[in-house]
Amino acid sequence: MAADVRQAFLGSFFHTPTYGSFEYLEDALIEVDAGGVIARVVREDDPRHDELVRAYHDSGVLVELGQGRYGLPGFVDLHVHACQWPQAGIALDEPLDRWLLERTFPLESKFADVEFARTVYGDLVRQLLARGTTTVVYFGSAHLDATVELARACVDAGQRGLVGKTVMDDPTANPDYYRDASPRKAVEETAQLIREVEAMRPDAPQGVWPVITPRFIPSCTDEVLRGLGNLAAEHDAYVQSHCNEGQWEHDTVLARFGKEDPYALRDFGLLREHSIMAHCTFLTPDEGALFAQVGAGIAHCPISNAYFASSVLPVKRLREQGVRIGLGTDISGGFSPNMYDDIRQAVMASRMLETGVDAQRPEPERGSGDARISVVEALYLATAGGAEALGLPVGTFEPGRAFDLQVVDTCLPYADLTGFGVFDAPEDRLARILYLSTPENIRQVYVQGRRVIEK
Ligand SMILES: Nc1nc2[nH]cnc2c(=O)[nH]1
Repeated sequence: MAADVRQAFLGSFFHTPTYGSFEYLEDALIEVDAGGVIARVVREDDPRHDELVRAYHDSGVLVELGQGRYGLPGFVDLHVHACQWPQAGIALDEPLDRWLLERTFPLESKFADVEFARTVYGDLVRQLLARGTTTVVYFGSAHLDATVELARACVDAGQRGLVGKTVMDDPTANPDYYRDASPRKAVEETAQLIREVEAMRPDAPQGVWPVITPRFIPSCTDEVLRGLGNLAAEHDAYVQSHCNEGQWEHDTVLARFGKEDPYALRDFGLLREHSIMAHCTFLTPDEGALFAQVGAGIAHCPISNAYFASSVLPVKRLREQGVRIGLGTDISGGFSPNMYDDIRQAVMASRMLETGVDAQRPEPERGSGDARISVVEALYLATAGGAEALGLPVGTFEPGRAFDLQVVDTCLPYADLTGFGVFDAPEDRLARILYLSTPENIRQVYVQGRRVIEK
């Protein structure tokens, strides 16, 4: 029994240490140190296993998952607009530019009220945790104070949060009632956010980070984009934005700069290692190579993309190019806070991209061919892939990674996932969890070794 182990978890675990395959750790023991980091994974066939289980049991630090329960890594959601949570599931039948102007900006402007922000953000953070999401990259509203509240909500609830104040300063593109007063003010407030969030670190063993957050090029002036790029270099900070989401954004940026979104973002210093760019469905092979070269990540938002991008991210091609990709719910361009829904949609969208969908066209001309991803690959994106994009040691049950766990109960009377034991190989159990589980099945959630949800 190692001296620095504070908890040991006994149970059966699924995770994806490499893209394309899963590992099933049956009746394994995961030792977690005082910092909430995995110290060792002891497999059932390890000669020390039984003796260690007894020792941890006798010293009162053994946590048993129980029969019919499986541990999966906590999800990493790379793209959430926290201030759009009250709008989830609403108004998805409008084009992006109208949706922003008529629906979203009026809603986001309400976060000038810090009390309202506290209420909404506290609820969202809890709801995401309860669905197994332990790390989140958040867009706040354009208000500094409300965004500080968002970071605090993550710290208080024990969620690993990466939090940005949305910057949108262009008076020709944004309404007067909801925009940054000037480029200078926007950069100053972002610098202030960096200071305030970094000051929260001692209270957040799970981690909390500021994120430099230009909304997207069409809502920002050149001056603010340059200022934010400089700030990113100065602080070596995370950056997030939307990139190449759809035809409208693509054409707008091209008309303004004579170059596509990724090159414009790069030239402003915003496309960097661990920058998280949402959507990217229009990325060409050359632009994919640029992402791989700089180490930028993509937040793949397959539900939202069905509404606003009107296109499907070619995950298979981009992964083969070496691009880091994770999943994002994109609340509220995506209606669901549940990453399982995005895992499912990522698989289905890739199949439709491969085969095409218009049966009136001749079969060979319908789809792009060779684009499908498996549900296990989608699980990788939702966990290890997001971790890779952020450069954080989370997303799998391997020594040195933070212990972020969701416990899925497959034996509930109204949410049974056992399939009557007919198809019972580990891959079948995992597939049923990925395709069929509901939030009810998730009974406990741990972040950095600390239990944050118990239902
Ligand atoms: N999906 C989505 N795309 C955007 N592009 C700029 N802002 C937004 C947003 O809030 N949601």
